[in-house]
Amino acid sequence: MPSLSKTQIELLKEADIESTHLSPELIAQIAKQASPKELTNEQLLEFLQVCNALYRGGEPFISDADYDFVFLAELQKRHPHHPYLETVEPEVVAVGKTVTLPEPMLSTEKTYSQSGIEKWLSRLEKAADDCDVDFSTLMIRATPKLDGYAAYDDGKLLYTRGDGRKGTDISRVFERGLKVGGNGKRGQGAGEIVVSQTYFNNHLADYFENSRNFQASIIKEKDLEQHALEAIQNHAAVFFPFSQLPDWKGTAAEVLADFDQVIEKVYSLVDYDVDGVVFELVGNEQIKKYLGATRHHHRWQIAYKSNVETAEVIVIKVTPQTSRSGRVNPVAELTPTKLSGAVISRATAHHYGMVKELGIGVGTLIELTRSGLVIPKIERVIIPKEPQIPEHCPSCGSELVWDSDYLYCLNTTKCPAQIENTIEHFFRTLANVDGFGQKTVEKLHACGINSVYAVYQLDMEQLQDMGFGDKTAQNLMDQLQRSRSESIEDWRFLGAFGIHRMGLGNCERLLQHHHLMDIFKLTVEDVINIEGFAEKTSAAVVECLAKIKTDFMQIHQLGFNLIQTPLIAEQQQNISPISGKTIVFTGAMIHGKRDDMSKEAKRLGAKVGSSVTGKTDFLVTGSDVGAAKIAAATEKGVRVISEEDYLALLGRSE
Ligand SMILES: NC(=O)c1ccc[n+]([C@@H]2O[C@H](COP(=O)([O-])OP(=O)(O)OC[C@H]3O[C@@H](n4cnc5c(N)ncnc54)[C@H](O)[C@@H]3O)[C@@H](O)[C@H]2O)c1
Ligand SMILES: [Zn+2]
Repeated sequence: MPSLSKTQIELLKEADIESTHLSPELIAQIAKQASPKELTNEQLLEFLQVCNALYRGGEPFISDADYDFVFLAELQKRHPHHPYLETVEPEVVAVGKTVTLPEPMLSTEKTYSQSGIEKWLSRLEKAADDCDVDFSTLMIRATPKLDGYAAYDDGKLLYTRGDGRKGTDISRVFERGLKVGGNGKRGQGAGEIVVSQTYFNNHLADYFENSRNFQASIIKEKDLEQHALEAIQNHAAVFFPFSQLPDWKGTAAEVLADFDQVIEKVYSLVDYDVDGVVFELVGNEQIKKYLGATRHHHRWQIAYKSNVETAEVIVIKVTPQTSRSGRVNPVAELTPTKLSGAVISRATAHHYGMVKELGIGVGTLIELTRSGLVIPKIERVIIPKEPQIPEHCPSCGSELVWDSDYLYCLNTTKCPAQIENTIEHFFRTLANVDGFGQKTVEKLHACGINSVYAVYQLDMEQLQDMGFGDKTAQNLMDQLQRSRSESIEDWRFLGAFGIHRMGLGNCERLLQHHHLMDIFKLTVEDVINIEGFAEKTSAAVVECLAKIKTDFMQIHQLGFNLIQTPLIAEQQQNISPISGKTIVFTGAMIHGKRDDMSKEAKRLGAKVGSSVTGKTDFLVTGSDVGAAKIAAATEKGVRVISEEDYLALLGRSE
């Protein structure tokens, strides 16, 4: 792997990635080893940002597979809800005016399997049911997923996707003669700047490394390269609005009936680079609105990417692993095999029922697939062998028992694996601290620490006695402190306890209906009444809440800085007085950290600015604010209020 080229270093400067702590040498080294495990969270994030900037600039430094399957996957593993995963990866910063997009341009949800599409369709079906619409009549549109440069045309300006909310005005490309694909009309919203494959191969391949490289060059401010200009004049490069794309349409049943053919057909509809198929619900605005969007994608749309790789691999052995719930999962150790950009040496089988039924053991030949951000999967067994089934828990030695397809260790209070995984899960879900990874937790447990609460009781001296170095011990103490002082959503806190059937989504849903401190009083009926909780889940939730109540209260009393989820019922009654307003905080606040106040204001629907402009509604002043600052704000017509006034406005005065 060569080190960064001169253009790549230029690109990083252009993309304003000057804050990076990674030197070009280090970047090259990380890319070469493709092993993110050693990176700190900060380095991992910076490396992703660097790769993204280079990719958007047309000079990718690592393959998409390495980006998706190695580095992004690592971030997802460490912090499943990291903001980087929940927003649109920013495009290369084009020179031009930054402008707010007429409507947010989101990325797409991605799946690499037919079953991913099936799951998406059943979510649509549920939404249709909820809206009293006959699902079988709904139409699904499939279009080629263009691998170009995303942009938005509102008829007057052309914007880059930017960070999905603010883009850059690149209308100059129309002044240079770029045409619109399809019906040729301006103002048709989102689309991509693309170039004909045939034309690229015949006329441009000698001058540009790839089409992405070429597309990025079109939007650059500097004078267009002669060949790029010709491509535009020959209408080989165009801006293609997605609404204008040739498509395939059918019902959900039709999508699934002939899935492979639909994919193949849609891929061949255009002569542009295509890296998947986008499926979307069309013709029913009510359901689309009902489904809505995350910060990252619309729920009524999904992209199917088919760069799945498969390999035939021999199983060396099947290793049992006890999870925090006591379920014992089979992990197949494999002869190391390169797949989708990474060397794979293990894969999980679904459960021991599958191991038994399919015959997975020493020497079994399996077909392995690796796709998207997901971990490698055993697709099928080609040559079965004697299955390897454990009788005792690998961690504590207790006898295992079957419950339908699963094997369980029932030694919940003493099994080291269950205890360690529970502690690890807690800190991983809080997602605001580092340091409590597997190794540390193992060591703590070996020294007698057997609960999250016990971790919080630790002091410096104990840690040092356990053999942690001064620096590590201090860091662990700091991290524990930080986990309590940094603000965190109450649903995330609840999720950290790992209640059966209570993923983060369900935790949030539950707390939208009941305050955190009230949930232990809920009956099964109360939970069933919440949309999205079926009978079985509700019963399990109530049962598990009762089980964790004592632990929960004990830990909660340590004093975490929880952000309360607003109750839907209350929200409907009173719209927040600052909703839609722009607020700037200045000076030192008495009642909380400024950062926490900003978070709260945003949650109540306000925009938080960093400096006063003509659009600011309120300047909230803490102590030590200069008179000149206040006068300047007043002059702009901004209402200047004290911290006390502000809290009173929110109805929270003391
Ligand atoms: N190699 C690298 O270093 C590197 C770095 C960063 C990102 N990447 C790649 O980029 C991906 C993320 O980029 P992304 O967020 O732009 O996602 P994406 O490009 O995979 O897909 C989302 C976009 O597809 C576009 N699109 C194209 N055809 C469409 C159609 N027919 N209908 C609707 N939308 C359509 C839209 O603009 C949408 O925003 C990563 O998963 C990775 O594969 C690679
Ligand atoms: Zn056990």
